[in-house]
Amino acid sequence: MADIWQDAMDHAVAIARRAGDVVREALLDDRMVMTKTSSVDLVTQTDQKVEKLIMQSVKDKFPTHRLIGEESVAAGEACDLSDAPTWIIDPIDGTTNFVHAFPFVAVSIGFSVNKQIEFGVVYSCLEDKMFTARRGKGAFCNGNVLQVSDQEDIRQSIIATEFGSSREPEAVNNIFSSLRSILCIPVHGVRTAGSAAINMCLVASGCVEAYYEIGIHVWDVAAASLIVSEAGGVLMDVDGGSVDLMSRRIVAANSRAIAERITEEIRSFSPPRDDAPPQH
Ligand SMILES: O=P([O-])([O-])O[C@@H]1[C@H](O)[C@H](O)[C@@H](O)[C@H](O)[C@H]1O
Ligand SMILES: [Mg+2]
Ligand SMILES: [Mg+2]
Repeated sequence: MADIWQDAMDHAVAIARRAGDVVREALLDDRMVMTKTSSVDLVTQTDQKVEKLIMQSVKDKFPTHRLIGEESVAAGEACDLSDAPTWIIDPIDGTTNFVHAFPFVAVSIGFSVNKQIEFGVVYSCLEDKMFTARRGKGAFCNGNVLQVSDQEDIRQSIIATEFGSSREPEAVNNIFSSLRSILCIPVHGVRTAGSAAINMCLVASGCVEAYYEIGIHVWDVAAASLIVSEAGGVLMDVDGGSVDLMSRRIVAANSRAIAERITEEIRSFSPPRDDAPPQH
């Protein structure tokens, strides 16, 4: 039977590639930096330009589909995930990397129907790696099948995480407390790529055993969550329950054993949900 979302997925791959061209060109000149929620939460005109490009192309081709985009939400749009077909877009995941030309910068496009991710596309545009997954049909990088690592011993593992965009002492203490506990299990190493989506693609590729973060948004992880699970990995909440893509908390790992071991060490907290009503 024909796949009813194949056309949409082909479009996502094509538009992610076009968006990647814009990002690569902009790296040569346009990197005027603005800030959002804090002095280290960065945005550029390229984030906004790429989001508009992707959104307009989806509206033209799939006028009934809904859209959630990082920069539209920052501009005041609602972040409601309904059962309708919905494109979940992070135009540049790794804006800080983009600003510094640190080479992990991704365009992330997830597509959800009935609140289930049907396909995910993460284009790591400076590495020219196109990560894709279709629900039930596996995960790929540039057409090659992805498979998570088979390491089940966290002491033989590399764990990825991020430091977030708050420099408030309490938030930093929480992050370092979890990081210290995990590092001292001990693990082989801890890495931060500077892009949630790329960290998760590294899990899917078998290069790191797990990634965790509190503070991510649905657009950071929607596409990559399917890439991880289709590569044989697991997703979990930081308290060990089922993952909720709106909760801003995630553990993505190669195995349940390593995901659970990480949840034992994390000092968890709950940032305001992505779908929380706006504060007045
Ligand atoms: O702002 P952005 O560059 O799209 O996305 C951010 C990056 O993925 C970063 O690595 C992660 O630590 C943040 O939580 C994300 O919000
Ligand atoms: Mg992002
Ligand atoms: Mg972004």
